[in-house]
Amino acid sequence: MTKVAIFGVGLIGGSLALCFKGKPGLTVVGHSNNPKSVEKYLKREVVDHATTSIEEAAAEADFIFLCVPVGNLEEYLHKLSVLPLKPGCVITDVGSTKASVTFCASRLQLPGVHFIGGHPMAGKEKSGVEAASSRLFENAFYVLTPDAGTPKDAYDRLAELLHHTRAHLVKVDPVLHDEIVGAISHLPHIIAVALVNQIARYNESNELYQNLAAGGFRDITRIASSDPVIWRDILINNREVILKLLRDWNDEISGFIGRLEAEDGVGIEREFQKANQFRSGLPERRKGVIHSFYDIYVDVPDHPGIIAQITTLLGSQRVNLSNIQIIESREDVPGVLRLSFREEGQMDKALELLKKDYAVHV
Ligand SMILES: NC(=O)c1ccc[n+]([C@@H]2O[C@H](COP(=O)([O-])OP(=O)(O)OC[C@H]3O[C@@H](n4cnc5c(N)ncnc54)[C@H](O)[C@@H]3O)[C@@H](O)[C@H]2O)c1
Ligand SMILES: O=C(O)C(=O)C[C@]1(C(=O)O)C=C[C@@H](O)C=C1
Repeated sequence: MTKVAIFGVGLIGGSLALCFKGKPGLTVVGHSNNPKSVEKYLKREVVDHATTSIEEAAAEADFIFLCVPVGNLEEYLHKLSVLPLKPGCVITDVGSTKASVTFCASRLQLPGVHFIGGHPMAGKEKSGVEAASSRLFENAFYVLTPDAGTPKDAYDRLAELLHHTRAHLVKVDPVLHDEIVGAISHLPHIIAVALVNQIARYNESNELYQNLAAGGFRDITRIASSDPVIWRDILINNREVILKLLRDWNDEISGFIGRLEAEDGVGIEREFQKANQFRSGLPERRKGVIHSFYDIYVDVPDHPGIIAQITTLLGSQRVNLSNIQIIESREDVPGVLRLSFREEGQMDKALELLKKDYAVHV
C-alpha cells in the first residue's frame, strides 16, 4: 500500500484526500493537532485514518502533503526533519507562495527524502474540510517547483500520484511563481477586500448601497469572503512582491483619476478596449470545459418507485437535477442510476442527501 499523509485536512488538503481515497493501492492518513478535527475527518469519510500524532501520520508515509496555512509550513518542515521518515518519501506542500518554503526545505537536512513544492491553482472562497471536493482541481493548473537536485524518480512518482487530481502539472521557478501569482491572485484578493470595505463604510449611512449591489459588485468581490488567516499568511509572506504590485496599482488608479479630471473620454474608452481584448484572450474557464455536467452514480435496488423516491428527496431539498439515466437495471441485479447536475454545489448537496440511504459514487 502507498501511504499518503495529509497535514491539515481543510479545503485543499481535504480535496486532495478525496482525490486519493479509495484509489487502488492508496491509503490516506489525515493529521490535525485538534482531536475534534480528527473525529470530523473520519466522520466525513475524507480519509482512511486520522491522528493527532505527527509521528504516527508521517511514519512509513510515501508522500506527505503539507496543507496548512503558509505561516505554518516551515514549522512542519522543521518537525518532519527530525523524524525517521521512510527513505524516498516525497514531501510536498500546497501553499500559495513558493519561494520561502522551497528555500527553507533546501536548507534543512532531509536525508533520504525529497521536498518538491506544489501549488494547485484552484480554490474557493470557502474553507475547511466541509468545502472540500474531489473535483476541485479538475482541469486546473497545478504548479510544481522541483529544482536541479530533485531526483527524476521522486518527481515522476509525485506526478503520477497527482494524476488522480485531473489537474495539469506545470513546472515553475519558485521566485517567478510568487511574482506571477502575486499579480493574478494575491493583488485581486486585496482589491476585492478593499472595495467591499469601502462600500461597507458608505452602507453604514445608507443601506441602499447593499440593496442595490448587483452582478458587477458580486462578480468582482466573491473572493473578498476568503479565509482571513489563510490570506493574512499569504500576503505577509509575499509582501515584497505585493508592495510593488500595489504601487503599480496606485498608478493604474491615478491614471483613471487623471482621465476623469480631464474628461478624457477617448482615454477611458481605450482602457476598456485594452482590458476587453486581454480578457477575451484568457483561456476558457477551465473548470467545466471538459465536463459540462457533474455526475454521480447511485446503486439502486430493482424495485418499483425507487426513482420517484430519489427524485422526490432531491426535489424536496431544492436540488436541481439536470439529467437522469438508468444505466443498468435487471431483475435481481441492483441498477445504477446516473444523476447529472449543472453545478458542483448541487451535486455535493445530492451526495450528502443520498449517501445516508444509498451507495453513491462520483
Ligand atoms: N483556499 C484556496 O483557494 C487555496 C488554493 C490553493 C492553495 N491554497 C493553500 O492551501 C493551504 C490550505 O488552505 P485551505 O484553503 O485549504 O485552508 P483551510 O482553512 O480550509 O485548511 C487549513 C487546514 O490547516 C489546519 N490548520 C490551521 N492552522 C493550523 C496550525 N496553526 N497548525 C496546524 N494546522 C493548522 C486547519 O485545521 C485546516 O485543516 C494554504 O497554504 C493555502 O495558501 C489555498
Ligand atoms: O477561486 C478562488 O476562490 C480562489 O481564490 C482561488 C485562488 C485564486 O486566487 O485563483 C486562490 C488562492 C490560490 O492559492 C489559488 C487559487
